[in-house]
Amino acid sequence: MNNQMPSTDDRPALITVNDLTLAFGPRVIQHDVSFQVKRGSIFAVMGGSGCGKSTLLKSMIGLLRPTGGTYKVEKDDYWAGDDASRIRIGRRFGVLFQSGALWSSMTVGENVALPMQMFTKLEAPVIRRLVELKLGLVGMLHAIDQYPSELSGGMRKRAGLARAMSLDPDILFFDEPSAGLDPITSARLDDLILNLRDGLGATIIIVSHELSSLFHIADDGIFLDAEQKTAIAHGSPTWLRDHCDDPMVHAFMHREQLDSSSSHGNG
Ligand SMILES: Nc1ncnc2c1ncn2[C@@H]1O[C@H](COP(=O)(O)OP(=O)(O)OP(=O)(O)O)[C@@H](O)[C@H]1O
Repeated sequence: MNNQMPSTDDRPALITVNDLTLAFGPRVIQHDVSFQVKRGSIFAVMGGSGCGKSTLLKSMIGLLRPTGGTYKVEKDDYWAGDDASRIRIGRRFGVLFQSGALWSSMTVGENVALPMQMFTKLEAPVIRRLVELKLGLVGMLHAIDQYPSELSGGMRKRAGLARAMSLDPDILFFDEPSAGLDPITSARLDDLILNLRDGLGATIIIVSHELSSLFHIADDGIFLDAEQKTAIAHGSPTWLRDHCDDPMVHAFMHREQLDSSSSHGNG
């Protein structure tokens, strides 16, 4: 079966996941999941609802210990080390949760400054300058003194992105970044994500249901299946759409075309 995109990139992997098994108590969500993420790429975690995409992301940012397998960032085995080594590796991570997850009692600027105040010894004026830079990067400098409640959903996401980048991470994790956004705002967020890859050389792991966005931005990816509880295909979203002949993957990746053609038919 054709379910693995041929590799054209022989650089060493930045992230290597081998035979990872994820479970909540006795309930296995995914088992024996293996994949590699190349430096400077956008890697999509795909699959139907409830298959375990967010669970995989959780284990990659340190919130859920796998019950088997290994997860390496370069040569560092993330779960084999102690808390101190996980904190050290985790300093390379930036995470954007669905809601943006900003502190509501702090302004946008204070939200972005917080990780720098907690984890660096930088002086206040330097932090202020860095906050301005991060907010400038996501087009949110004008909102530096606003509170999250005063922002639109898209602005909140961008502010969350600036905060995720507060400590200059080289690996970014995005869980459903475009959930709840209108198509235009969502397309702008896609451009911003591409800028992070191309301008800053960031490596990005993204969970998303938005196929049009994934086709546009992702270089590689993995397709998790809820029934078989493992990865059933590897490749970029466009490759999976155009070449993968697994019926489950095929149906999923062509969903959008089916949806739009049936709505045209009805309308
Ligand atoms: N804390 C938890 N305790 C027990 N089961 C959980 C927990 N979190 C998630 N699950 C279960 O794990 C499975 C995978 O959930 P997960 O949120 O990872 O799926 P997903 O692919 O991200 O889904 P969606 O696309 O709908 O967001 C689900 O069956 C869910 O009910």
